Amino acid sequence: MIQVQGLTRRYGDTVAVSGLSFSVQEGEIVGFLGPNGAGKTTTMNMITGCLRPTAGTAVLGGFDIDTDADQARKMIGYLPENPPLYPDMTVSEYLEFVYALKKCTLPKDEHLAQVCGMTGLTEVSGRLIRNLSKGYRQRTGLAQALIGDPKVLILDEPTVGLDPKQIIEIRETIRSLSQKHTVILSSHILPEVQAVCDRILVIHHGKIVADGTPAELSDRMEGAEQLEMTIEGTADDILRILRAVPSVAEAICVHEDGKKSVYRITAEPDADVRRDVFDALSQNRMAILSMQQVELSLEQIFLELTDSDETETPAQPQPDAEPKKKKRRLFGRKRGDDK
Ligand SMILES: Nc1ncnc2c1ncn2[C@@H]1O[C@H](COP(=O)(O)OP(=O)(O)OP(=O)(O)O)[C@@H](O)[C@H]1O
Repeated sequence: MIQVQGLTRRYGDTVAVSGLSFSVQEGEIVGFLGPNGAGKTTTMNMITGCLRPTAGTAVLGGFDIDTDADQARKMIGYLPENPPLYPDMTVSEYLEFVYALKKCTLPKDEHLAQVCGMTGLTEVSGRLIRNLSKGYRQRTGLAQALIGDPKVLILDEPTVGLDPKQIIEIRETIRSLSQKHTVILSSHILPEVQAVCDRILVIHHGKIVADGTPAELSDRMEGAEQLEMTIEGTADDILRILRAVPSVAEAICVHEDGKKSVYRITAEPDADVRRDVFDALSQNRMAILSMQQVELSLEQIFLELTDSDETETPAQPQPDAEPKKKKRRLFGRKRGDDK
């Protein structure tokens, strides 16, 4: 349904979006996840034809947004981050206005009633937009995007500024829309895309740094097993022993408590570190009081994927720096940050 190829946008020297390529299948709900300034809005503006790319193409339902703009635009309903609402109009006046603006040919009364029903606006359709709550204004923005029954919905931060109840309601509405529409939504909130989307594109510094279902993104990290262990003994001794184990990529003390402290141990990819750690500690007569595997949450994966400190500007090796055993860094901490 959507094919994006090499999409790039520069603002002077700033590269907001850099060579983005992806496709979206019909009926998919895809989430753009990225921190503020990642390039989500710029990408959406280019896909919807509101902004011309510096390079690259976006094709919707076979129509290029640049060369077949009219046809491509008919495929799209766009909810910008700040929807263009007219506060002095009632909801139904505004929707009629958008209906006319879009030159919609669907049976008017029936179509607008259907859109109001889908977005939960029926009861407030006679109210002035200025008197609506933020949640209902957002629904009105969503309703204007739905007018004309577009195949593709592009929603920029659809839940921003809503209270928790309104967020749940809007999410449910978006999920129900996927039965008839292909949806791209942007968010900087991980649980949001997790709750709503079939697939997540993680965007950082204008590039896609990960693409997959929530489960696939978790699987990407399976090689990096983590253990949390409580071990008897002094932290300095324990850390020395742990860090000498070849299958240990990283060991830090997360909670020091006299004679027994808690350590977090990251294994080298695909290594089962448990036996090696057990052997090393027992050889040194250090008692393991507890050992459990730490499941990586998608939140941690997101932080790691978008933590560019090491990936984008690798530091020059320092002559007397401790050699790094592991490229990837979890929990945003380097060895030495803790004990
Ligand atoms: N009109 C503009 N002129 C100059 N730079 C811009 C312009 N619009 C966006 N940028 C820059 O491009 C980059 C991407 O911005 P964009 O708004 O697309 O990010 P975003 O992921 O949508 O962030 P947010 O969630 O904060 O809206 C940022 O560095 C931003 O400062």
